[in-house]
Amino acid sequence: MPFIELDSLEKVFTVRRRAGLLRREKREVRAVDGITFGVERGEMVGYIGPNGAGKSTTIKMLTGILTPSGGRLRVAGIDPARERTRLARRIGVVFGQRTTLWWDLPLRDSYRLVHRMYQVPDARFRENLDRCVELLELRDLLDVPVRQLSLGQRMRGDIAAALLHDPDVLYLDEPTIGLDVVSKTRVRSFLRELNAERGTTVLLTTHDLTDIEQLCSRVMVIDHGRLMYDGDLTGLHEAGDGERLLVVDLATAVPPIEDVPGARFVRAEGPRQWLAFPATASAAPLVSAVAAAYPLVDLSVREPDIETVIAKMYGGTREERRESLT
Ligand SMILES: Nc1ncnc2c1ncn2[C@@H]1O[C@H](COP(=O)(O)OP(=O)(O)OP(=O)(O)O)[C@@H](O)[C@H]1O
Repeated sequence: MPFIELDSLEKVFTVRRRAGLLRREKREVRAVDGITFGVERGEMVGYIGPNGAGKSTTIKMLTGILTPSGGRLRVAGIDPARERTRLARRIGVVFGQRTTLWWDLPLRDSYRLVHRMYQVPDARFRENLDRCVELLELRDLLDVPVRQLSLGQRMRGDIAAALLHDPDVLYLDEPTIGLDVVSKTRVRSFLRELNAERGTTVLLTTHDLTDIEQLCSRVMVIDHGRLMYDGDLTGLHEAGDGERLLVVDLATAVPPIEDVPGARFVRAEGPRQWLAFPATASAAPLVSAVAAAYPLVDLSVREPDIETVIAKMYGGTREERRESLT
């Protein structure tokens, strides 16, 4: 049996809205509309989709915060809505937009509270804390009140707090949102290590395809509360027929680079040029070809955004698709 198991899971919200001066009408929003999947222990899975697709609602049901309207759900053999407290010992949750830390307390005190709340054995707690402090580089931050931390520092602090009780499953909701490149890299490499060493099962929602590329061998796409894709990132790019961008910085401005096979010139701004290439292809041959013929100083590869990939996958823009569905 999979470690996380959803079978025809549904969540319907009833919303009231004004329909004229005095009249209000009820409307049903099917936020999660019959989702079925299983996640094995130790998998790292991306759970992506456009705004309002139903990702947060799914995560809230997985944590027991929301009760499903239909279908079946088990996490580590536990029914989340029925045994929320028992489940809490098995899971860790990080919401990128919101902190679970105590705003006015130094990180160290927040961690002490987690220690007591979850009754983690002392030796285990110290070991986990030391490890998080080292890998997430928190040593100099432990005595700083949370409200004084930068977003990236706070996020690292939040991730540590979610892991001090040794959860088997970690839900991450936009863990790299708003972080700079250095903080993103630090958070990603920590998650990779956590998964490799502890076998922690990770379910990650994100708008950043690079998170998925670097962390997840499997990605699920949800839209309008339904599962639209379940597979690897390459397959997603194939289905979306997407392109990635190679951004090259040259020593001087040169005419548009149009002679590199497999690349399409997009635009230039002084010594910087943007070249598009199929998302399923490797960037390495392009980089070598550019470096051989041009004075290459620096480069980066940009993933298409998730909205674009999904829109291409099902044809038309999101608005067009929405219209065709309603
Ligand atoms: N408490 C609620 N009451 C009514 N409708 C809700 C509630 N929570 C979510 N919804 C609706 O359910 C749908 C799915 O919302 P959800 O927050 O799960 O999407 P999401 O994929 O997490 O989006 P985002 O990327 O914007 O966070 C949306 O149409 C939203 O307006």
